[in-house]
Amino acid sequence: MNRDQAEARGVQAYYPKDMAWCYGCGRLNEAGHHFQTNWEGEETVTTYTPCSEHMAIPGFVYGGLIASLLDCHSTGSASLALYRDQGHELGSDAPLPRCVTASLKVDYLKPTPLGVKLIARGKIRDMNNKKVVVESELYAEGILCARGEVVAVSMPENFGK
Ligand SMILES: CCCCCCCCCCCCCC(=O)SCCNC(=O)CCNC(=O)[C@H](O)C(C)(C)COP(=O)(O)OP(=O)(O)OC[C@H]1O[C@@H](n2cnc3c(N)ncnc32)[C@H](O)[C@@H]1OP(=O)(O)O
Repeated sequence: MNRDQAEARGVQAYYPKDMAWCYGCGRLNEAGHHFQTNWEGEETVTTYTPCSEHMAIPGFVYGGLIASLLDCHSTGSASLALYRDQGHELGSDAPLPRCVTASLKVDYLKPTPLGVKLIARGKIRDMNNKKVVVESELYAEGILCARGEVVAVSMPENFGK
């Protein structure tokens, strides 16, 4: 895959197979959302168009779906940020940093309409070599509907043990 293809596909296309099963962003999880996150300048962006089954109230998106989008958008953003900090961009051979969610906070500012493209835009607020704080805004038709703050942490070698 070349650099242009990498930019079209997002960081999740590069997660190794054993890390590609996340319900939100794992490309190998057939039932999942397949979120894809990439740089747009100094911001990170993930887009997704919810369908009718992602409903909370007729016409509006379920908050849990919004939280999922901001969650995977943020862990993907953290991986991209650590990778760039190490001097790499998608398309290079160096292994990607693996990040999991330590903390996820969402503020729901306005009802989010169903059936339109949602755009999550993230900024890296704080970072060291094993922790990244990502602040994001979620827009629908140009309206700011939610804000998220995620602390993403490098996945420990002994994760889950
Ligand atoms: C190759 C690429 C592939 C990547 C794929 C990845 C998976 C893909 C799937 C996508 C996944 C999608 C997403 C998912 O669904 S990920 C699934 C949901 N998340 C989890 O299951 C994580 C469970 N938790 C843990 O394993 C541990 O608690 C972790 C690893 C998170 C931290 O463990 P530990 O506590 O031992 O870490 P540390 O002591 O070294 O601290 C490090 C830094 O972190 C700061 N801190 C810690 N906790 C919190 C907190 N709650 N709030 C704020 N900050 C916190 C801490 O102060 C320190 O900061 P600093 O002192 O450095 O400033």
